[in-house]
Amino acid sequence: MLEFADKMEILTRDRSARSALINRGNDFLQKNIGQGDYIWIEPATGKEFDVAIGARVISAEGRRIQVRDDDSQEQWLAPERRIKAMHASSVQGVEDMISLGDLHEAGILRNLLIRYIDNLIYTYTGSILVAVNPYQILPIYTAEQIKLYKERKIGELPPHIFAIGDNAYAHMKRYRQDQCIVISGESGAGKTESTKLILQYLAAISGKHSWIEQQILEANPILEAFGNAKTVRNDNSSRFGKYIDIHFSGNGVIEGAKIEQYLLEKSRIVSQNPNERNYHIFYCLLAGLSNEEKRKLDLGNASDYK
Ligand SMILES: Nc1ncnc2c1ncn2[C@@H]1O[C@H](COP(=O)(O)OP(=O)(O)OP(=O)(O)O)[C@@H](O)[C@H]1O
Repeated sequence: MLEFADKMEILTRDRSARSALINRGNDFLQKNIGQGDYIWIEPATGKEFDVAIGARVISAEGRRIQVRDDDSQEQWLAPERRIKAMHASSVQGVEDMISLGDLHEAGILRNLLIRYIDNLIYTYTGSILVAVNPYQILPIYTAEQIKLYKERKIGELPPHIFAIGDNAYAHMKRYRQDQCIVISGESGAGKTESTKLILQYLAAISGKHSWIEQQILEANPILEAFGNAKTVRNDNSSRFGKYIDIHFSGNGVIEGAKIEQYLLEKSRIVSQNPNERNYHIFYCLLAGLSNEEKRKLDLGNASDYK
């Protein structure tokens, strides 16, 4: 019945007919819903960024339904409140969101949320990895994990950043073609950490170990000292774009790397927004100089500066 109403919703151009169909679907669902069922509650207001929220039915008496929603709020739903049945795949969550039955924004957000609650921060959408910042050290980046993901296809094991690194490495070796991993997200999302994890993975699996891999990894703290700063969104925010080129020999051993930087936020050197800081290097400098050296350079303590 509901499925039928959903399809008709797409087919019909007549607004009143469409609304009547949706109401009939809503009535049907309200009458047939039972305790323990999962539903979507459509937003009450039509604001731009509102999305449906998932909820579990606690009790249902006729058209009166009591639910606990994904924000742990308990409420009785007004009979006119729009609800939809939740697809079984959205109830437990899936590792690859391509297989979600409810493939809409609310479905994607709920899937990420219920996995995140279980500390499962990685989820696929096909060959794309979605990472949710855990803001805690999870025991998922050990040497054992690196070994586990080596030479395994995407989807064989739970979603992981190492699987993305391995996939690129395997494709490069098999097809002898350059590979590119694009890491994007808002400030504080975890791009820098993800980049470091991929570098760490590639350094570990690319065979013979030499000082080059170590050098690539150790270049990061220096780059971050000069190009990262504390912002209100991230204590270690990269204030420049980075393109890292890693060069491999014919048999897949790391031979070198080139790091290009773009658009450093130079204005930060002379002015910072409230509760933000200058580049880390200035504080490192002050911490490292002796009192005598600071006096000669007419410098004070870190706390004297913004
Ligand atoms: N996988 C992770 N495990 C643990 N902590 C993480 C992880 N990813 C990110 N973090 C935490 O979140 C903080 C911010 O992440 P990161 O600096 O990588 O964000 P970003 O997307 O590069 O931000 P910006 O665009 O501001 O540079 C890190 O300093 C770290 O504390």
